[in-house]
Amino acid sequence: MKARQCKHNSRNMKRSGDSEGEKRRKRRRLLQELGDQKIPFLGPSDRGFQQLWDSSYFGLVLRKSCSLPAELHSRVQAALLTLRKKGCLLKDLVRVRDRDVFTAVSRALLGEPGHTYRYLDTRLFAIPWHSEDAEVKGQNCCDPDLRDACKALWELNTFLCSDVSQLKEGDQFSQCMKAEGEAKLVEEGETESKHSDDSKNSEGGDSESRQSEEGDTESKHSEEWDIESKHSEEGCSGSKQEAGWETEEGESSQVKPSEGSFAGVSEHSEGKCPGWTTEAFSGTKPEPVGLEAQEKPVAQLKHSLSDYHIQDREELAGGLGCSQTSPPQVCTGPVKFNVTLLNYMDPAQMSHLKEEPYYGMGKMAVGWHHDENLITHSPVAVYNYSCHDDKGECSEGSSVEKACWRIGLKVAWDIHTPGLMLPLESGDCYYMRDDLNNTHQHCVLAGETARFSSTHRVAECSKGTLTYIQSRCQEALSNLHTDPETGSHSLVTLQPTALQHCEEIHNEVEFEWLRQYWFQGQRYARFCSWWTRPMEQLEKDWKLMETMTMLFLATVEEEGQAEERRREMAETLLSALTDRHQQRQTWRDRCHSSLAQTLPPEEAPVDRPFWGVDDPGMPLPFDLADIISRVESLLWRM
Ligand SMILES: O=C(O)CCC(=O)C(=O)O
Ligand SMILES: [Fe+2]
Repeated sequence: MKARQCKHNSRNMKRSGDSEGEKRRKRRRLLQELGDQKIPFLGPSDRGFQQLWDSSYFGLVLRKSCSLPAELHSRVQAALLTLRKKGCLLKDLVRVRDRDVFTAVSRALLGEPGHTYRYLDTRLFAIPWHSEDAEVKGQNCCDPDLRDACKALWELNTFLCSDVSQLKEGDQFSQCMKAEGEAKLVEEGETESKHSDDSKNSEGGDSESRQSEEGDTESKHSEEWDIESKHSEEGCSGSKQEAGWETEEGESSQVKPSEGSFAGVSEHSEGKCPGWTTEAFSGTKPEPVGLEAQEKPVAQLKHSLSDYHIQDREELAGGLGCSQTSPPQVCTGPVKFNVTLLNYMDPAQMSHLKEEPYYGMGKMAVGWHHDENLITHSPVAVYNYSCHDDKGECSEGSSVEKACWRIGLKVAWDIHTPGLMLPLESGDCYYMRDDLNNTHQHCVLAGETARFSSTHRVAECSKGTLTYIQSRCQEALSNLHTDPETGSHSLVTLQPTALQHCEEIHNEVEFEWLRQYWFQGQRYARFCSWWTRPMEQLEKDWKLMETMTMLFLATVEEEGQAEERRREMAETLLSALTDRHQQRQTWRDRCHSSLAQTLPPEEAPVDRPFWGVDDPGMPLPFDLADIISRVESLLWRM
């Protein structure tokens, strides 16, 4: 068996979601309501900004850079520069509605050893962060510079976990710590005093009840706005649905790295979406509160129909092929971020960035989206590092505002509440707490300098850790008996449900792990060898599962079994093989797409496992078309 680099053109295999007609109707309705206006949005210099934040964006918290220890800043920033220098940050070749696109930002995933994070049909494998624990155990998977960099991000993670866990209800702005760690308010006046609440130790109880009261409103409200398809098929914890409406699909991404043209990409939320909204500002401008009360003209409207991509919701109760029955994981108690997705972009290197189409917020580095694949109600913490070029910090006032990086937020399914635009200075952090990620979408608006962000998340990992997939493999392989004398194989039970279970695991390890991993080329092994051995072992297990399928096929083709049972087995086998055949084709297409060809050899997708027709080491052919026809005709004859 050998790995093979791809050559063919792509073909669309993925099933489509809601009917196109339905999408069109929804889109028309949205556009009618919107008319030809841009929706207003408020930044810090606009009157009503604070009131809007309080009432419609209260899960958002800004932590000013001064509230993190200076030493942590310098370690984290050096770490990010190291990762860039080493070339660890790469654009992902993700898949959106049957299209391959490069993300506009370059990314890397760091996190708990063996964790993965899945977004846009792409599973990222975490470079383990090197906690003190791991150091004691003497992990030796990457070079010392990389190890130090990973450790710095782990330290940041530790800081953010405890910081986000101890926020109190209503906290929106940071508290600056003096060197001794004593707290001092940075933002004074109304904001803080209004929210000050002496019970420092809120665990979110109040906030939760407040959210769920309002939640009903949004879930009803959102019925008519249900748009968008899901991209992630990961996870089985409860229902998954998209909440929000988007422009041409969320995240800005490049079709060709060289040309910098964009296609849309969106991330999709995971977990329940009770949602909430406030009609406080429906159709009216908020009243001035606090800060400066400058009126800002509502941006002029200029959007075309094609800017809108209305999406349809899909609920995945139980997930795909999910055998787990555990209830949805909900984030309660102290927060433990298990991964951070690093983002990097230098706008000077980008020939084209898409304009934010609904509000006129400016150029987007990451389009409107919900973060997907997170534990329900878990917060997201983002560290912002914009590399300075002596232009100074962001200050209020519109021309400078465009020079700095900003976050845009909007209420999902809502064209009445103004958007919120939050400028970030280097070292600032922001948190999206409680249900904000589900009820709202966010985007990243590019400033002028190169910028990193480290986005700390509680990834929903029930099907996303190495330990998980290893134990699944063991489950499947427990149905394979090896004769200790001859080494020959046989199946322990021929129960159709047991066989089906094995075939599902076979597909899972092949498509969710092996092909996902190799599709990203040498990306992992180049910097860190942590995943190398485990992937080899998973491939060995998978190969034994090929033997199991071969034995299954032989049993089905054997004469002299009870007809009914044989039919049942044949049907089970046929469905597993058809799925496998299609998915292999999809992965071949992804590997061989014209975009994939633009990548340098060390990043180029590898179509692995792949083997030739007469590979003696492999029990079954790569191409399953013949076997599928054999089983089909067997069924016809029954
Ligand atoms: O860079 C940021 O501030 C956020 C990026 C983001 O939204 C994401 O990675 O999901
Ligand atoms: Fe995000």
